[in-house]
Amino acid sequence: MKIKVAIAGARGRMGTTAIEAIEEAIDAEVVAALDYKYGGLHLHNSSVNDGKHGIPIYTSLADLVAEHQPAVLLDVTDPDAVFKNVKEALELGIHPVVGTSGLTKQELDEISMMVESTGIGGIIAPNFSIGAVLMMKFAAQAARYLGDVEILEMHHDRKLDAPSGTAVKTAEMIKENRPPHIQGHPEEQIHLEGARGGDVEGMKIHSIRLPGLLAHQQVLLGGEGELLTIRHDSLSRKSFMPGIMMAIRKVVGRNDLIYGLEHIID
Ligand SMILES: NC(=O)C1=CN([C@@H]2O[C@H](COP(=O)(O)OP(=O)(O)OC[C@H]3O[C@@H](n4cnc5c(N)ncnc54)[C@H](OP(=O)(O)O)[C@@H]3O)[C@@H](O)[C@H]2O)C=CC1
Ligand SMILES: O=C(O)C1=N[C@H](C(=O)O)C[C@H](O)C1
Repeated sequence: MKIKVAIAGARGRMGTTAIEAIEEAIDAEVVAALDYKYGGLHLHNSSVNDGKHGIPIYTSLADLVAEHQPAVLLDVTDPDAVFKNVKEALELGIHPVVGTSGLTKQELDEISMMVESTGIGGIIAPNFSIGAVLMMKFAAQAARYLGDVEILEMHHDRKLDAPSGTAVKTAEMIKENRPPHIQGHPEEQIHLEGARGGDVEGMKIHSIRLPGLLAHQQVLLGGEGELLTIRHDSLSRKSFMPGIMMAIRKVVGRNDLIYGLEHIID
């Protein structure tokens, strides 16, 4: 039996690529799209039609679930939409797989509590690319030895949130391996607001947004007389698809919350 997947954000860049990847898989299928508009219409080749071609669109997850019984809701929407979708999915007994970035710490905590109380497992992956997950793991490992770190994340200029979910997760992983401390000159003077980027326990995060970029990150780790740079580039949204398929396949057997693909990579 194929795993039935509903997608929120199906009209978007990630949603479009994910539909192709899921439809190519022999063990999964897209049964419906959750949207905030176009209810009752259909989505085919990333355009909406009223002729019943493609995937049916729903504006209510309860109605979608009643008609199609998906096992998984893949959310690739935006920071304002994701939390409500995940909460509703858990209430309805659907496993959420979340790629959307921008969830706050408080929202993550609430989702974690809901997973515990419902026993419906979920996966939140700040980055689905295997290479990006390795970059984060290697950076966290290296920070044990080179504890002064700056993260430079670079994305396309259609991205809504900053810093990226990947940069936030990288900083969280690095935090586990180094004590908080001031970096740079202790009497540093900032003459232009934001010049030193965001601060996580002394670690700096810098966000670049430009047309021409897709998703890239460099972690720079400095030591006396040396610099280690760990860099990852996603050059196509296809880079996220193996991770999405892995999450869809693994989430159906889980009753806990996984935050980060590094916990399920074999
Ligand atoms: N974890 C990972 O590996 C990756 C995560 N991402 C994240 O995925 C998210 C989507 O990225 P991307 O595809 O580039 O963005 P897009 O803007 O291309 O797609 C988002 C889509 O979601 C739609 N949408 C907004 N609100 C809702 C809602 N309430 N219900 C259903 N659909 C909604 C938008 O509609 P409309 O156009 O009408 O606003 C849009 O079509 C971002 O948060 C991004 O950071 C991206 C790449 C990889
Ligand atoms: O918006 C994007 O494109 C991406 N968002 C995710 C993030 O915020 O880290 C993952 C990847 O970097 C692409």
